[in-house]
Amino acid sequence: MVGTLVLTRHGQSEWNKLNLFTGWKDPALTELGKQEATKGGQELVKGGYTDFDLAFTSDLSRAQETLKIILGEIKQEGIPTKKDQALNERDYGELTGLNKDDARKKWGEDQVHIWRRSFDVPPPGGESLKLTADRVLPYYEKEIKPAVLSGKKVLVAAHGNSLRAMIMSLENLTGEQIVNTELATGVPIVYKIDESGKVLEKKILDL
Ligand SMILES: O=C(O)[C@H](O)COP(=O)(O)O
Repeated sequence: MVGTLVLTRHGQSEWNKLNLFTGWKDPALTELGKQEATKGGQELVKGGYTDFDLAFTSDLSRAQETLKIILGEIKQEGIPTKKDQALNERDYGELTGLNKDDARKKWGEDQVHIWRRSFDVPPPGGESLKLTADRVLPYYEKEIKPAVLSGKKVLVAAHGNSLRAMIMSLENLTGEQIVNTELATGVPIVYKIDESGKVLEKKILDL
């Protein structure tokens, strides 16, 4: 049995466009974000990935909207979909709502980079990637992975850091290896996985 897991980061949000730390805030997609999601859906159609069994998304509208647009493109609006906070973006704590350049001016380039891209240093009052993984991975192990290992085709629309946590587990990467992996908005990443959890194939559908 070979299962399929497709991971997609949401399209550009209003706060991505304004260069603000977003975390658990809930801005909508921009027009560009909607186009990115549409393009992601079209890439899935081109690749023949139009028969998913179920879908997962976070509790935040940018991911939900992205999923809805993709499902519309692949004509699968009706499939069972689970929404859960566990798949939310990392909580950016006190940085939430601040402009990323202003934050660099206030705390310095190096400190802001540590908060954004170290594995286990949380921003003040927020979550590190490690803390994010600590709540994403139990959900992934319980809800998503068993479906994939049983041969199902599963689509996930979520966030840069919640997806990083899953990729870390899928590809057996260390925290240090995953932190600098950038995920493009709206670009589907396709994994073929056997029943033991081994990744047989990985494809990034970015043209
Ligand atoms: O929450 C945010 O601000 C972004 O979506 C992800 O931020 P990052 O690029 O700092 O990880």
